[in-house]
Amino acid sequence: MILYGQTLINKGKIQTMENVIECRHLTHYYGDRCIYEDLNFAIPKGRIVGLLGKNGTGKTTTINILNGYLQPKSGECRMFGQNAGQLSPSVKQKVALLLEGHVQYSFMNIAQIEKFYASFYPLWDKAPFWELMNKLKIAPKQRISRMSCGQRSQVALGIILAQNADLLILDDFSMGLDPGYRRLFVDYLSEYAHAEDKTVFVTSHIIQDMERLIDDCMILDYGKLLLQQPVDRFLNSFKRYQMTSLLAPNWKKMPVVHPEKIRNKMEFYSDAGKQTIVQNLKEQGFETNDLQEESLTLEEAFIGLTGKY
Ligand SMILES: Nc1ncnc2c1ncn2[C@@H]1O[C@H](COP(=O)(O)OP(=O)(O)OP(=O)(O)O)[C@@H](O)[C@H]1O
Repeated sequence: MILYGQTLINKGKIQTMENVIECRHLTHYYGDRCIYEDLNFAIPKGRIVGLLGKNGTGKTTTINILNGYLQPKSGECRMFGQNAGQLSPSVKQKVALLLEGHVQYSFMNIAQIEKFYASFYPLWDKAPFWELMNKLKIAPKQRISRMSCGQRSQVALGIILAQNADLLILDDFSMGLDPGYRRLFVDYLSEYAHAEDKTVFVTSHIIQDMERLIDDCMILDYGKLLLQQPVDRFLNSFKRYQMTSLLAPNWKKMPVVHPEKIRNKMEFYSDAGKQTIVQNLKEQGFETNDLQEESLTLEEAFIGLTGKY
């Protein structure tokens, strides 16, 4: 089910994609504990890609490997064609990183922090920072140390955008933000990234935000990557099925996941299509005329694919 982002059909035209990130045969262990083995994925230029996974599946680990903070046990990660652990200063400038982000130097106010960070980034563009800050309705002279947790996160996101990097890596960007600001930021980031041809690699457990923001989803399970696909393709094929006839086929012979009896119904998930499922049941000697197919939100599809617990 994994799809590498080499080609994309956009308004009828096939585009060849240039990959900003490429990870091949990535394997990581902490001590003798395997986090994943042989992970392969690519992030094409100009796409907003969301990494989804339950707690502890290795999302932050992957981001730490990409940023050279962690050395994988084996395999290779390349960013802009260079080994992630040994990026040249010119490639480092192309990457903006938010790590469970809060702003340091919280004794400064917003205006001071903007000037301070500007001095480190040659491509600094203060416009997105101030556009976001103006929505906060906080005086430019207010100290960061006197802001709430969510307000500090907003400042951190403004600093990330102002770096004007080609690749933005945002680990858990929704930290402490209220629903209104999350919506504002998601819409702003989506608009900004597509207009400026930025590539975004993002994690968050708030999948409603991800559904609104991302073009492609990567779903990480314990030990392996389950899929990488455009979200619309995933949601067009991966469906929930229910039937009131409590049939007991050999589920292992069927292209379904997580079959479960819920009260007087059978429920399962599949990307095979209704006809194929009916055919599969028939081949096992079961007829059903009450099979219902249901379209899913990204959150429902994520839970359907990875299981509830
Ligand atoms: N430095 C470390 N040493 C040992 N184990 C670690 C270390 N860092 C993370 N782990 C373990 O590796 C696993 C993956 O952690 P990681 O932080 O990458 O997960 P995650 O997918 O980002 O989780 P979450 O969604 O909860 O933030 C977890 O079980 C965690 O306990």
